[in-house]
Amino acid sequence: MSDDSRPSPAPTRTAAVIPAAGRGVRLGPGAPKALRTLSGTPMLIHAVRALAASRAVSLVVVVAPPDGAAEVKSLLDAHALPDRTDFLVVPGGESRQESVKLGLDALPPGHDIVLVHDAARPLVPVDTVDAVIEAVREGAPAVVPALPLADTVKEVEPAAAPGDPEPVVATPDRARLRAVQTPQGFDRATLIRAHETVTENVTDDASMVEQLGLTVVVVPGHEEAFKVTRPLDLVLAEAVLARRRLNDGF
Ligand SMILES: Nc1ccn([C@@H]2O[C@H](COP(=O)(O)OP(=O)(O)OP(=O)(O)O)[C@@H](O)[C@H]2O)c(=O)n1
Ligand SMILES: C[C@](O)(CO)[C@H](O)COP(=O)(O)O
Repeated sequence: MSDDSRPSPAPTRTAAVIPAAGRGVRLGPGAPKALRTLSGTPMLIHAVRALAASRAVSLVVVVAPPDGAAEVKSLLDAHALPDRTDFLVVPGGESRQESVKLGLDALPPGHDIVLVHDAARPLVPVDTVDAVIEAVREGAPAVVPALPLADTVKEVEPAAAPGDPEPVVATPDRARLRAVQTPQGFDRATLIRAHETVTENVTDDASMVEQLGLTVVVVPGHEEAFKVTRPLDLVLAEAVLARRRLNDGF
């Protein structure tokens, strides 16, 4: 059989799960974090657009605040989003991990690659999204974008009571440390197995895959993929959007 007569492999289809069900306690009082606005547009819509900007992403599953699924559906309907992308909204859970699991449970068959992306990282550039997808396509079961650290990090003995001093235990070699972002990308079956297997609460999905004994691959992250966590992050996000408007000439 000549090469030309071989059936071409089925194209890999990518879905994104966007956990957006957090309250945003560290941001202070107000609406759930994902529904707060940046330059007049809800943070969640920025995040959805950032993922849907990748031509590889054909489905986005938004995990809404538990009592906010109807509001999130209305927001998606009210904002311009690419026609090539399908959208689903499901209510989230008590923890990020539970919310991601609820998003995974809602995924229809037919998507071999799954991205998990925080709504709280609304400004991730599409090149970062595509780099994660590409690394999964090349065979990595799990991929995380990450950056080197700007600060020296100390390991401490946590204070026994509030206000107690925290003695330093160690200074890890910074050259071996990375600050991990999202979207994190996975072979779908691996991510589902990780969520079925790991029961302890963890802060990212890749660490669940590490617990399966599989290798997680790092690709370069991006400064603009920072997480909006505290009030000053809102100032930075507005500044990034203003710079983009300037660069786009409007
Ligand atoms: N029960 C939860 C908690 C968090 N998240 C989502 O997980 C992402 C990362 O979480 P984080 O930034 O910690 O958000 P919050 O939990 O909202 O923040 P905080 O801890 O300050 O309350 C966010 O997009 C958030 O909406 C979620 O879907 N479900
Ligand atoms: C997934 C994550 O954004 C990677 O940096 C991070 O772990 C989320 O942590 P948080 O405690 O929910 O902010």
